[in-house]
Amino acid sequence: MKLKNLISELSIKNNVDKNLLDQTVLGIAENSLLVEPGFLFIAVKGHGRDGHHFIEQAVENGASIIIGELDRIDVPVPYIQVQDSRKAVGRIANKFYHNPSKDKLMIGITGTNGKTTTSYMLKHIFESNGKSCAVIGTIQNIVNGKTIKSTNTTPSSLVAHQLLAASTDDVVIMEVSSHGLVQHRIAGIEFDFCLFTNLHHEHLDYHGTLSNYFQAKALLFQHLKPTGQAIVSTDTVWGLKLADMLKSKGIPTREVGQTTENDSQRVIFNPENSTIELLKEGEAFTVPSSLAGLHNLYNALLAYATAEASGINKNRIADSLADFKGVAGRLELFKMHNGATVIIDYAHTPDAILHVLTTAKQLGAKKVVHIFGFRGNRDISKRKDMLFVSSDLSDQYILTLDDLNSVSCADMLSELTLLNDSYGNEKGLIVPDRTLAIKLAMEYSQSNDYIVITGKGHETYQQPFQLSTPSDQETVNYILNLQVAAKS
Ligand SMILES: CC(=O)N[C@H]1[C@@H](OP(=O)(O)OP(=O)(O)OC[C@H]2O[C@@H](n3ccc(=O)[nH]c3=O)[C@H](O)[C@@H]2O)O[C@H](CO)[C@@H](O)[C@@H]1O[C@H](C)C(=O)N[C@@H](C)C(=O)N[C@H](CCC(=O)O)C(=O)O
Ligand SMILES: Nc1ncnc2c1ncn2[C@@H]1O[C@H](COP(=O)(O)OP(=O)(O)OP(=O)(O)O)[C@@H](O)[C@H]1O
Repeated sequence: MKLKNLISELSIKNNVDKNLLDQTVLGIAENSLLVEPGFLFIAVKGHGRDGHHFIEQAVENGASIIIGELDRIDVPVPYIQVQDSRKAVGRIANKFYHNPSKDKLMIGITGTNGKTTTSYMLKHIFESNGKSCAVIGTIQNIVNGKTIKSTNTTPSSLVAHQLLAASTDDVVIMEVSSHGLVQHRIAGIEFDFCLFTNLHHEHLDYHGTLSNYFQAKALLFQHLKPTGQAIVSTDTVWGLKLADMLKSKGIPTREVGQTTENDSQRVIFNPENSTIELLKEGEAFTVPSSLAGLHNLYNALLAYATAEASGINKNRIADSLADFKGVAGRLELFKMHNGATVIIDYAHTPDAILHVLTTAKQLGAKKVVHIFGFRGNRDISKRKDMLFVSSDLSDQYILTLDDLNSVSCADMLSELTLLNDSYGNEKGLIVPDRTLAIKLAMEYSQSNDYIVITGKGHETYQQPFQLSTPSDQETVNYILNLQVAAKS
């Protein structure tokens, strides 16, 4: 594609030679290692590194044009200066890949908890109703039925455009994180439906305040297509605030939740039997959810409302939700031979922990043992609240290691001890090795006990533990097998 077509929407700060505008660009890259001859390289100032430091390497790899934010650079290829390279990546990618979100049914989901679960509920509903569906999100990206590893919940705008351009799916569902929004990772992408799940204490290490975090989430709704609609779960103050904000701007907004009367529809959640009752004009309609927990009824309602707004028949949506198989690492149940149950869940916020522990009780737990830890280098201000919720709702909790990231094991162990001494209770125990914590809880379990392991969900361990199993799932399966072998 000709350079002039790629940069037509950028505000350029330096003089660009007219002859350059007709130069053909063979590809675009934001990482110098991925540059090939004839590529345009965009230097982005990152959090860890500065892409401007890699310009020379990009040129060595064949970059024929450089875009960046610096006043001047000393390289033998043309240079274009812009105000914000990250924004430029999205705009250029959108041109290069011919606005790939334009002709697809695009659904973007934001919120603290529930994005992944709601995505997979929707994927299942669409696929059960004859539509092919891509998902771009935390666990993996699925495009044209093929799985591609994902490194972020929301990929960079270049990768997002590449995935969208490759997709021949009817529907694309994207989980949109607050980091992704602030870092313009969806620049150039527009959605038919933008969904909001909820907002709770999370990521304050990055956003500073809940209010900034909310403003970041709200950015998603600037990406609606002109015919698009917002669908907002309004049972939380932040959901209500968002809906009011959107409506005041004239954005078509559908509110869903128990406290909202929308379309003169009343919603009643029944977590005891995992159903949602919709009462409209004197008629009742039941939406079943195959997943336990009040939080999953919220997710199911959002998925239901979105699928309905996209034109799928309500009975067919209900049938699809009834046979949804769930999501790896989210309320994943393992039955033990002694009648106890293990739950593996991705909860890593106080609110998510509250939901999963409450669900264990609803499922009939006689005793709840909660195993969890804290991620190194992530929001430390939520740790105290996570511990409060756990010590309040569990009969016993075991603090253990989660990903250390770059924090040392010794520092994390002192943090666990300090938190436990300050905010825990006598029901708490510290077992640093995660696999041994799980083994201990499983060995001491009795019939109808629930062992709830939170934090890692579907993910593999970052550091080695004593049992050489790579994830909570495999640790639990390994111990189950050991117990069977010991019996026979
Ligand atoms: C702090 C943060 O958000 N960092 C994200 C950010 O990285 P960055 O721009 O700071 O990149 P960098 O590594 O410093 O490099 C700067 C530039 O140099 C370039 N470079 C780098 C090396 C090289 O050899 N050559 C080169 O050109 C890079 O391509 C980049 O353009 O942009 C990258 C591309 O989009 C992200 O992959 C990266 O996510 C990191 C890995 C991360 O862990 N982010 C977390 C906090 C995050 O974003 N989480 C949310 C989910 C949150 C939730 O659970 O709700 C997510 O969406 O994943
Ligand atoms: N609607 C909800 N409200 C509160 N908690 C929820 C809700 N849905 C899921 N959870 C909890 O949050 C955890 C993560 O769920 P899910 O992966 O669906 O959310 P997410 O928004 O994609 O999370 P992340 O951004 O961390 O990937 C679940 O394991 C569960 O404990």
